[in-house]
Amino acid sequence: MNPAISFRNLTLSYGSRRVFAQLTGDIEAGSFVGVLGPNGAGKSTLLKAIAGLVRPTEGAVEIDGKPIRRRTPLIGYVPQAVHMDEDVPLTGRDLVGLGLDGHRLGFPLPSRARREAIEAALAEVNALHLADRRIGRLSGGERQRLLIAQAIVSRPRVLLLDEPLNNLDLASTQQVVDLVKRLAHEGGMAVLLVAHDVNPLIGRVDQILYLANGRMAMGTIDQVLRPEVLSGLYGYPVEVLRAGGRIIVAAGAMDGHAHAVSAASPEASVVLP
Ligand SMILES: Nc1ncnc2c1ncn2[C@@H]1O[C@H](COP(=O)(O)OP(=O)(O)OP(=O)(O)O)[C@@H](O)[C@H]1O
Repeated sequence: MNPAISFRNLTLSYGSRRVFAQLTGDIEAGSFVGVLGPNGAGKSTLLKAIAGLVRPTEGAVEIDGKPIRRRTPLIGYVPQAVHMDEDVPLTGRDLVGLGLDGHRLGFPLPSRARREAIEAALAEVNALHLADRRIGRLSGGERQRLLIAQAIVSRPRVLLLDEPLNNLDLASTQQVVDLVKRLAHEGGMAVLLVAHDVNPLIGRVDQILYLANGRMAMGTIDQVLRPEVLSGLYGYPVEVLRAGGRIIVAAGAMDGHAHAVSAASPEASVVLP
């Protein structure tokens, strides 16, 4: 069977700025993968390339073995930091319904099927009670659950979430991560979730995809978050500290914007067994 997501030799530049080069990886249906790496490493760009929203300079993405198409219902995508005005006159139900409108090919769903799809997506993220609430007045965690409902209402095979945990407190973070894990493991979706901190993902993700210095390493947390693997990616010594069940990647003073975009080597992907 084809992997749900497959990308080969993916290289992407914005003008003369190379973000990453020669990334290759497969993500199976039902798999929950955390996407990590320093600021500016290209995590959002990778998600956009998989969603077909930016065109790679080289390489290809396939979803279920077929070339990616823009606005396909096979992909649910939640971009980073969706701003919502407090007074926007949309309810939770309206927001989820918008997820059915973007992909339509001229034949709107009959209103009953549409209503049922929206209610099912709301139920899936435990947000039926938010259906009639104004979205601008919801908490960050409530809103994030509705955005995920919007992304899954068209029953996609692939779910791409760009920093859905930003600005959430610990309890909401855990709720959203557990929800996403259920969508992958029970719903059979392949999920990529971009996060800044690996700790809320420990014990929940199947794999991580770590991007740095234009290259990537993919494998379990224990396989990837090792000094030798990360030092190889960054190109200088990186420490991985474990304390009280938490993991800290100490990439030193050079970590951050200064080095994050640089020429990548041709052997850019380390996919660990
Ligand atoms: N539309 C664009 N045009 C030009 N450069 C861009 C564009 N979008 C992103 N970049 C640059 O590409 C690089 C990767 O950006 P991207 O947003 O993918 O990184 P990221 O890993 O998601 O970062 P962060 O963790 O800060 O959100 C950055 O240097 C960014 O400035």
